[in-house]
Amino acid sequence: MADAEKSRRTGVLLVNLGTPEAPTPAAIRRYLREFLWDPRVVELPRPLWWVILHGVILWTRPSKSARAYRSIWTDKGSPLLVLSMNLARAVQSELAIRTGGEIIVEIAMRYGKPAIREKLEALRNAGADKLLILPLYPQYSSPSTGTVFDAVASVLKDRRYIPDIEFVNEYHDHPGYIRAVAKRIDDFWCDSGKAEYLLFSFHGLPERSRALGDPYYDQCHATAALIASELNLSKNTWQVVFQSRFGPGRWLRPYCIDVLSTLPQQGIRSVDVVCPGFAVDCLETLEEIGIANKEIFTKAGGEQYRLIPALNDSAEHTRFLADLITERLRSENVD
Ligand SMILES: C=CC1=C(C)c2cc3[nH]c(cc4nc(cc5[nH]c(cc1n2)c(C)c5CCC(=O)O)C(CCC(=O)O)=C4C)c(C)c3C=C
Ligand SMILES: [Fe+2]
Ligand SMILES: [Fe+2]
Repeated sequence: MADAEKSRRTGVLLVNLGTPEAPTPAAIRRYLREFLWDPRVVELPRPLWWVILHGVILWTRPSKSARAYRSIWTDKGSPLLVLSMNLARAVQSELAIRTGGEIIVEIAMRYGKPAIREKLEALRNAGADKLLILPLYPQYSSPSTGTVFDAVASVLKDRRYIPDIEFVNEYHDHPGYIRAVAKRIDDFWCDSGKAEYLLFSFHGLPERSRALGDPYYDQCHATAALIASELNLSKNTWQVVFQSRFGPGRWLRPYCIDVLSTLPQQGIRSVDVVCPGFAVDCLETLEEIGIANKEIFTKAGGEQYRLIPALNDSAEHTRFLADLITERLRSENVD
C-alpha cells in the first residue's frame, strides 16, 4: 500500500478489563496480581497494600474465584474475552461496510492478553496515524476507564511520534446506547414475559471514590433512569443496586444482595436483573448475578429470577458502537 493511502487510516482500539487465561488458581493469581496492583483499583498506600495483596489476597482469592470461573468457562475460553473479540469483529465488519478500509478495529485487554501495547503496535503497523480509544465502559470510573488512559499513555511515552488521539471517556446517556439496552430488555420481555420488578445492577466502587469526585454513581443512576423512561416503567417497579463489593470498606449502596434478600418480604416474588454497566457478559454478570445472587433471592422466598443478557455482539450493540465511533471521528474533523 502506498504511504499516502496508509496514512489516511484510523485505528480504533476497543478495551475491556481482561480475564484470566484459564479458570485455574495459578492463572487467576497472575491476573489478580496485575489487576489489583493498579493504584487506580486499590488506592491504599503501596507498602501496606503489597503486604495485604501478597500476604493474604493472592493466597486466598484465586481458589475461591477458580470455582466461580469454572462455572461460566466456555470451550473457547473466558466469556469476557470471547464476547469482546466477537464484538470487535462485528464492529470492524460494520465499519468496513460504512467506510471501506478506512477504519481498523482492534480489541485489547487492560490486564493480560491481548495487551494494549501489542494492539497499538498492530494499529501502527497497519498505517493508522490517528487513534480512537474506546474503553467498553458506558459509565466513567477511575479504576475502569481512567486506567485505560494510563496504559495507553505508558505505551505512547516510548514513542517519538504521538498520533492524533481521541479518548471516549463514557457514553452513559448516549441515546443510541439507551435505546439498545431498552430494546434488549423489551425483546427479553416479549419472548419470556415480564417480572414484577427490574433491578439495574452495576459493578460497585468504594464509597470514597464518589466522595473524591468520581462521576460513576451519578452516571449509573442516569443510565438506569433513561432506560426506565424509554421503557415507560413506573417508579415503584425498578431500582438501581451495586454488586461485586471487594474488601471490608463501604462501597456504593444499596448492595444488590441486600435488596434481593428483602424483596420477597415486600411481596415481590419475581425479579429480572439487567447490568447496563457491562458491555459483554463476564464473571460478574454470569456467575455473581446469574448464579450466586439467584440463590440469595430464592432462599429469601423469591420464586422467579432471571438475568437479562448484556448487549454482547448483538446487531444493536454493533450498530451503536459503529455510530459512536463515526460520530466521534466526524466531530473531531469538524473542530
Ligand atoms: C464498570 C466496570 C468495573 C469497575 C468500575 C470495577 C471496579 C473494581 N473491581 C474490583 C475488583 C474485582 N473485579 C473483578 C472482576 C471484574 N470487574 C469488572 C469490571 C469493573 N470493575 C469485570 C468486567 C470483571 C469480570 C472479569 C472477568 O474475568 O469476567 C475481580 C476478579 C474476579 C474475582 O476474583 O471476583 C475483582 C477482584 C475493584 C477492587 C474495583 C474498584 C475499586
Ligand atoms: Fe471489578
Ligand atoms: Fe465478583
